[in-house]
Amino acid sequence: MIGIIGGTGIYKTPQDVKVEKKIIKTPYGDSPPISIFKIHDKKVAFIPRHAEGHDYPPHKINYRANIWALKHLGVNKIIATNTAGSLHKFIKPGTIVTPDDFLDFTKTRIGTFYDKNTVHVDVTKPYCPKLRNILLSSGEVEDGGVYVCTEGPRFETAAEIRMFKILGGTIVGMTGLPEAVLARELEMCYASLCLVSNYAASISEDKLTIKEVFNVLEEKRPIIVDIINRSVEMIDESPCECHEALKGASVDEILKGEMPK
Ligand SMILES: CSC[C@H]1O[C@H](OP(=O)(O)O)[C@H](O)[C@@H]1O
Ligand code: HPA
Repeated sequence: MIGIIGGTGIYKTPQDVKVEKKIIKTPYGDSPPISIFKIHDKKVAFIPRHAEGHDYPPHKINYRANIWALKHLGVNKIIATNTAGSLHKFIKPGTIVTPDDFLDFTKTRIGTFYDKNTVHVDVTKPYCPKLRNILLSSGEVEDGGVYVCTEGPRFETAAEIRMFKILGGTIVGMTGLPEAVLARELEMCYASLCLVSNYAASISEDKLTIKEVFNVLEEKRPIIVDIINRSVEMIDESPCECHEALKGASVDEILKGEMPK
């Protein structure tokens, strides 16, 4: 099954499909309602990360429940949508990017499923290269970039943006982490379709408002939906390195010969 995590402005399933809604009980609390439907004869599970009314701010999203629920439903490949601010004048609002790396500046979020055993997953390439290639094949998506994740919910200061640029950041958002890492910890492919919705603080000459984010999203939604639709058509069930992410990651594997539960 294919998972889609909808970010800002991507709250609803296509109108012409039959949808079954499920709430999954997880060890981290109930998941939000997940819509399950079929397109291109493939089963898709859709969660709007902030819920339909954008009720959950970035620091209150139950990332573990969302990812665990998708895994429980049989999802093995996830396309996530994000909006983000651009750290560079040459990356204009309206650009769609699939990042290939991240810098994690979140502070209060639980970033792992493994509290009872010690598991260190490899995230040298945190976003699935195969899934990224599928997104790129649309011809509408820029290849690569470093997604900086802040805690939010406030936007960034000018000094923070200067620092992120020095560190090699490309775009900045508040929701990409720990989502990407949790997917890797449950051996699912994960790639992000990031819409640049604004210039980041101080790169923009104006005060940042969420109105501009929603305006750009509104304008680009049809393209984003089309890229997702075409990508779902292309995704196959072939195995991927992401599906073996726990091999060589667990201390128990070395000491007791056990894979993580
Ligand atoms: C509404 S602007 C800030 C908001 O947008 C981004 O969310 P998402 O990645 O889910 O589109 C950002 O991370 C903030 O949560
Ligand atoms: O400029 C931004 N900063 C952080 N998160 C964001 N999400 C959209 N734009 C931004």
